[in-house]
Amino acid sequence: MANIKVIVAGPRGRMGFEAVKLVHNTEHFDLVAVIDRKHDGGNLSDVEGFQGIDAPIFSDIKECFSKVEADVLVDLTTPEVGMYHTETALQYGIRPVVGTTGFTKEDLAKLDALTKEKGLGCIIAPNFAIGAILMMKFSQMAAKYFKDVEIIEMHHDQKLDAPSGTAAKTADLISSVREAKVQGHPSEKETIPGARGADVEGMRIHSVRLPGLVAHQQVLFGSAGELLTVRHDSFNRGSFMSGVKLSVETIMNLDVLVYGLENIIE
Ligand SMILES: NC(=O)C1=CN([C@@H]2O[C@H](COP(=O)(O)OP(=O)(O)OC[C@H]3O[C@@H](n4cnc5c(N)ncnc54)[C@H](O)[C@@H]3O)[C@@H](O)[C@H]2O)C=CC1
Ligand SMILES: O=C(O)C1=N[C@H](C(=O)O)C[C@H](O)C1
Repeated sequence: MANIKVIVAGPRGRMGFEAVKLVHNTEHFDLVAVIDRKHDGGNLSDVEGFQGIDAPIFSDIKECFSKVEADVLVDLTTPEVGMYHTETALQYGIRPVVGTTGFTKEDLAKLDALTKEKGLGCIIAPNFAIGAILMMKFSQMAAKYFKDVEIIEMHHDQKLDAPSGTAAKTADLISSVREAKVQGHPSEKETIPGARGADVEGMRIHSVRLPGLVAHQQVLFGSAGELLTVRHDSFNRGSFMSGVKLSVETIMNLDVLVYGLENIIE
């Protein structure tokens, strides 16, 4: 079988850097281009940290897709550009694997329609780490029995979006098995706005941002006389790479939108 031709958007970012190395080091993947805001027209091998990794650099995604033959776009950029890149890839017949977070429900609905129209797969993965996917699934299982839930997500202080994509996805999975419930005291009042966190159907999400952290989440389930805590920690960005690899391989056989890797892991 032919190698899978991959474009990475956001190569100089924390995640993009790891993804470029993964694609470069995987025998059946070819890194055919990168999309970067800087170094337009240059080659990645001339950029500090990427010596020996040959790939043309484009700043304009449409120019890149017009000039370079590719199967998959791996997007690891920002909430502002992630949606534009994803839609553009589908328009050009390229399958998007999207790690970028911050997509709204409206964005997902739009992408669902576009993948159907184009007959192309698209993976939106709020978290590529296998442990995080299990943490979300275990939380969904627990929510059948515990209706009172608080999600605490903790990330490095350079993160742009809050709550994290993982926390939003966790709330989404829990909502699918739990009826909306107002938690806490019915008369509770915040004396400092935001003290009780974001409200998703009565569930609370708290976002912690601190230097030194990578990506961590705990989901707390309380009931009379007991507390269940489901927790996951990513200590480095290598933890996400097996999920990126699986996504690039799997998307070649998909023709629908997949939101969350729990839908493709066996
Ligand atoms: N799904 C997952 O498992 C994970 C997802 N993420 C998400 O991935 C995204 C990136 O995270 P980090 O690498 O930590 O951020 P980062 O800030 O280190 O990297 C983002 C990169 O995108 C680049 N960029 C911005 N606009 C661009 C454009 N128009 N064209 C090309 N490149 C552009 C920036 O120059 C930067 O290098 C975030 O949305 C984050 O939430 C992060 C870790 C794991
Ligand atoms: O920005 C990050 O770092 C991460 N973002 C993703 C999210 O928003 O959930 C995945 C992981 O938590 C790391």
